[in-house]
Formats: sequence, structure tokens, C-alpha cells
Amino acid sequence: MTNSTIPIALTIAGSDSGGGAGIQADLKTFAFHRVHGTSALTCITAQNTLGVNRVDALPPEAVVAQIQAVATDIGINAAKTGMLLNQGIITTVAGQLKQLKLKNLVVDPVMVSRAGAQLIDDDAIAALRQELLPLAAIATPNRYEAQILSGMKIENLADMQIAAKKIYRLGMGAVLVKGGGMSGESLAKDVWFDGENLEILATETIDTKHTHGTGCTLSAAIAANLALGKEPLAATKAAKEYVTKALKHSLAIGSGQGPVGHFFPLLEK
Ligand SMILES: Nc1ncnc2c1ncn2[C@@H]1O[C@H](COP(=O)(O)OP(=O)(O)OP(=O)(O)O)[C@@H](O)[C@H]1O
Ligand SMILES: Cc1ncc(CO)c(N)n1
Repeated sequence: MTNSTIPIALTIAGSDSGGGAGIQADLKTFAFHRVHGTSALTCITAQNTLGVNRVDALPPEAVVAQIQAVATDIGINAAKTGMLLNQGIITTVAGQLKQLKLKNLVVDPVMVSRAGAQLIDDDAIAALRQELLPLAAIATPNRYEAQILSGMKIENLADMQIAAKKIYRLGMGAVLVKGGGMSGESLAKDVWFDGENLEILATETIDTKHTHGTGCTLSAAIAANLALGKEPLAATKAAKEYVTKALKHSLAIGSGQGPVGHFFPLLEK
């Protein structure tokens, strides 16, 4: 039977040749949620479980053409942005998203990976802060991105809560400060702030080094859940449960940090 009612999600992000993060993680995550995934590539990374070897940007016009191709024909119920790399792409993407008046927008402000790789030009951070983040329904900085956006050091859960409140002032609907880069008690606890509710989202902590792509997978899962009609906080809680399960079935491939197992029910032996 054909299906004309499947929700549509769009990812605007970079390609990860290793298949664990970026566009590849996003499309797998959308598919797992039974959401049709569409994509606008911003850049191509030559990347594996050990790190990023090379990045090639696409021209901003090419990014616009991809977004327009999807928006004018297929439609978009929810979108996420990931690695946008440079100021030109960020400004252009923000302009497009403003025009589309998309309510369900998740902005993963990708700047630094947990492995320490810088994934954005220095002069692009201001554009991200001023032009894109205010359009987000939900923004999902990791520990290091939250430090840059809040201008404070984050050492513990209390710091994450203060940072969440500061970042919220940039104008998004809600912020989730992610705790994958924390240690001790705060590891894998995320802080949610939407202007009213300050909540700690905690799931089981998984003892694995194979965490490549957790952030991309989380923001894609939030977008998928928004496309399915969930409210922002419920969408985020469900996404965190999904990432935890995918981490439990992470893949020990390559000699560095392997990716999460996006299709874990199919991976069970
Ligand atoms: N070991 C772990 N056990 C359980 N959950 C984890 C673990 N590590 C990360 N997470 C969760 O994964 C999600 C992504 O957070 P994280 O801080 O890892 O993002 P990130 O640094 O953007 O990821 P990446 O750059 O690797 O894509 C969060 O919900 C976080 O709590
Ligand atoms: C393409 C891409 N996007 C995002 C991240 C952050 O994990 C990455 N490592 N690579």
C-alpha cells in the first residue's frame, strides 16, 4: 500500500564519510522513526572513527537550492541543522528558514566535537548566535558549545543549569545543554530550560567509548518526534531514550570512537 501521510523531516548538515555522524546519522535516525528523511548538504568531511581529515564546503547557493527543492515540492514538518561550517552558509540557511516560517526547528549548534575537533570557522559563531539560534524551537549545545555560547566554564550540573538559562536568552524556544562531555555524576545528564521549566533529563549511563554521532542522532531524533506531532519536551525525552538504546548497541568499528547502533533492534544477536 502506498503512504501519502508519512511525516517529512529535513536535515541541513555535513556528510560524515564514516557514517556515524552528520547527514548519515540523521537519515538513519529519521528512518528508524518512520519519518521520511530529506537532506541539504552543507559540506563534505573526510572523517572516520579517529577524526576529521578534511572538510570541503558547498557554496551557500547549493545549500539554498537543496532546501528549496524539498520545500517547494515535498514539504517539511520538522527540520534540524547540524554542521554548517561557515558564516556564509549559516546566514543563508537562517534566511531560508525564516522565510519558511518553520515552527519545528532543532538547531544543533555544531562547533566542537566531543573528540575536540573544531567543526566551524571562528567568524561563524557570531552568525550562529545572532541569526540562527533565535529561530530554533530547541537548541542542543554540548558542554563545549554551551561554554562558548554562555561565556562561562561548565564543570558540574549546577553550571549546566546556569548556562542553560543564559543561552535561552539568545531567543530560542528551549535549550538542552547536553552532558555527554561531562564526567562523574553529571555524565549523560542533560539540562532542559524553556523559560519556565528547568529539568534534568537523565537516563542510564552507558559505559562505552563508541559515542561518535550521539549529538547528531539526538537532534535528529528530536526533529523526527516533532514531525510526528510530539510537543518539544516530550520529543526531547523520547529522543534521549532512543540515543541511550542506540548507545547500548554501539558499533566497535575502526580503531577510534565507533558510532551508535541506529537500528539496534536489527543488531541484536
Ligand atoms: N555514555 C553515555 N551514556 C548515556 N548517554 C550518553 C552518553 N554519552 C552521551 N550521552 C547522551 O547523548 C546525547 C548527546 O550528547 P553529547 O554531549 O554526547 O553530544 P555531542 O558532544 O554533540 O555528540 P557528538 O559530537 O559525539 O555527536 C545526550 O543526550 C547525552 O546525555
Ligand atoms: C559531519 C559532522 N557533523 C557533526 C559532527 C559532530 O559530531 C561530526 N563529527 N561530523
